[in-house]
Amino acid sequence: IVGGEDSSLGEWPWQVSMQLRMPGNVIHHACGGSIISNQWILTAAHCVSDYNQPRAWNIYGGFLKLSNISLTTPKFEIDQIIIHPLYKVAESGYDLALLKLKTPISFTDHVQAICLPPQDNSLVIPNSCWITGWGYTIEDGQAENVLQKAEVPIVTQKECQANYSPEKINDKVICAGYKQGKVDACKGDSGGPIACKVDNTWYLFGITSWGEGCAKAGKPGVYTRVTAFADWIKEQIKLNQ
Ligand SMILES: COC(=O)Nc1ccc2c(c1)CCCCCCC[C@H](NC(=O)/C=C/c1cc(Cl)ccc1-n1cnnn1)c1nc-2c(Cl)[nH]1
Repeated sequence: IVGGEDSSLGEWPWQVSMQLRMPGNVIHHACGGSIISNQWILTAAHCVSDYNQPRAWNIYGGFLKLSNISLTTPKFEIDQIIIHPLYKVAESGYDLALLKLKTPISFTDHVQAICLPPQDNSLVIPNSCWITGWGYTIEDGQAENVLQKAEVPIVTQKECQANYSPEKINDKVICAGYKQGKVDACKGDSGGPIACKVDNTWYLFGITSWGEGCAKAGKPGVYTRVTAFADWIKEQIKLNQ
């Protein structure tokens, strides 16, 4: 996250760190994800498309600092990875994947699910929402130890199409960011949430997907629009219960 600040423990209890097991028994953070029920996590398809072996992933919830995670830390394990069938590359959309966990999560003060918005667009997206992650704080940087948060304004479809080529920006993505840039997601944040608070409830409106550079003026972040896939998500959960 560029232009954000440290979160506090338990502030974003649905945020998980998805870590890849590397040769030599090391793990390292690769993507964010959001807990949407006690057995399902929603992330970006591009995070798991090249590493689609469930046992390659260790998933950690309830943490503020990556330095508190090690090979002996209790983790969530993936039973099944479901990538949206129309996904090809992040810039072409459909950048979402469901992860079914081997065992249900027991929720705590620091580990909770975020609500899915209804598909019927009955919920109006607020003017600004929050992005979170352990990603780079500058484009050519490194992962951040403390989970970062930043508030970003939602950009209209029209404005976002003007920023990027129209075929990349359709009604299945949300753009967010300031005209002057400065605040944005960046490398290591993808798969994570853009969360919006409506009537005192947090909803997962977007999944961090791609952008042209980080925090550049006129280049907002592009997020998978979760409301466009709410029915698909519910269908998959019902089919794979
Ligand atoms: C300590 O451990 C680490 O540092 N790990 C670690 C740390 C970082 C990374 C890995 C491991 C690789 C993950 C591979 C799969 C994921 C590959 C793509 C992924 N993209 C993003 O996260 C965000 C993109 C993004 C999203 C928005 Cl909304 C706006 C601008 C964006 N950016 C444009 N340019 N940069 N960002 C990425 N993530 C990383 C890179 Cl490197 N690129």
